[in-house]
Amino acid sequence: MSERFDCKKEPAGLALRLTAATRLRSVLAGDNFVALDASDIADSRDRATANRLITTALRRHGQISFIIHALLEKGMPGKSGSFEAVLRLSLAQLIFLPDLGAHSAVFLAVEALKRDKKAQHLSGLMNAVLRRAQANSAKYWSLADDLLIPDTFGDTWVDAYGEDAISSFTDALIAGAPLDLTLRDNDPDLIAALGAMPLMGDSVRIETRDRPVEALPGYAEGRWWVQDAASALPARLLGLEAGARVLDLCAAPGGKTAQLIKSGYAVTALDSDAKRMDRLKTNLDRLGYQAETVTADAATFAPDQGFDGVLLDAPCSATGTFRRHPEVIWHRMASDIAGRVSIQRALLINAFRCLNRGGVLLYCVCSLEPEEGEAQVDWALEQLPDLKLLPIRPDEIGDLAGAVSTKGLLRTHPGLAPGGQEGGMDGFFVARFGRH
Ligand SMILES: C[S@@+](CC[C@H](N)C(=O)[O-])C[C@H]1O[C@@H](n2cnc3c(N)ncnc32)[C@H](O)[C@@H]1O
Repeated sequence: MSERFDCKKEPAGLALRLTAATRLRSVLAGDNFVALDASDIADSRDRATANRLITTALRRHGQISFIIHALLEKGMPGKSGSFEAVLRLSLAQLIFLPDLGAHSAVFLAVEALKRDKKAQHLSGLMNAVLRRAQANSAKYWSLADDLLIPDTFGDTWVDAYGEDAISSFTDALIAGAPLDLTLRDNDPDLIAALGAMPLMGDSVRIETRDRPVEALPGYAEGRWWVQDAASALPARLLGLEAGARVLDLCAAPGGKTAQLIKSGYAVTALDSDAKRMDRLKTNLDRLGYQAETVTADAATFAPDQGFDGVLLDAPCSATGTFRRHPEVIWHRMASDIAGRVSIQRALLINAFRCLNRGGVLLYCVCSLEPEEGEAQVDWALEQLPDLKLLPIRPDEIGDLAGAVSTKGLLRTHPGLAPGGQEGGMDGFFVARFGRH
């Protein structure tokens, strides 16, 4: 990358780095990562570079923290504006993205700090730290993969999924997620036009793409929606007759609602977040699908008439989505998980109340934590004697070897290969109950 310096022009690549640093800073402060779009950086190549820097910094967060700890003897300076975000982006580039050029990583980091009043006094430190990192880049490149997963999760995941799974989890974390779609109609010509591979059921996978999602064939005509292959499993397991009344609790942005409508059910979609409900409505409109929509708290919603089926996609720690949201595993504390466990219990109780006798309840979470999955099933069966487990059969979910437990609970994780395809899938837990 070449830099030019004159009084009118900023150095090439600086603007994208400043934008990337702002976005990374907000994620470090606790926000979810949302990729930069054309309104943030108009030039598509610059935008791709900025997103690559941020996602690499987030995927490699644990290793980069280790490097920072080794290089900053006095720790991260306090009240230092964009210093940490710029440092993390620059280390991501220097160590893990050598094709972007080591010189520009150091030069642009220093230039970025000079433009931040709260951090400009640290530009000398930035220069010195990055030069030392550069000198040790081979050592840092080969840091152990187990640094990529925080201790909070490492041990529970080894217990729950085994040692081998952890190495597939770190591979999946670094590789990121391909784009999975659920098709409205299974048209081979559309699958070919998308350059997609069939996975399971009506899910297909696009490994690489050269354009935004909205520009892919069939988007404008509403012929598919974006949905991870794991996320598409629960709604297929309801097994009711077409026309059955189904309540989709915690429905927005509507991936599972769309599947339920496609199955021919009369669907009521409920979510407490009005903005997310607007997105659900827009998504259903694009697909040409209709549902009754309700904005309400799923813990207290009291329908006039019960439902034959209830799908509860409960709010959770979302640790199963780390391929797309690597930040979740660094943001979540043990107390967050405990908080979500109690919300899930309140929602399970009300989901049960909304269910007719003889009806089917699906409970699912995109979490890898047994407290939010298997342990919730034990709790529900104890608290709600009229509930019984309706075991999920392995043949209901195709060839996902080992994903269904002997009790009939479904547990996916990023080390599984849906349809034999590489790229993993989200971590999801699904239990199916019937009401006496
Ligand atoms: C995992 S997302 C749901 C994804 C959705 N089912 C899909 O397939 O597209 C969880 C949703 O739960 C909603 N939510 C959280 N707490 C809720 C509550 N108490 N009542 C209703 N919705 C809630 C959030 O607004 C969010 O949209």
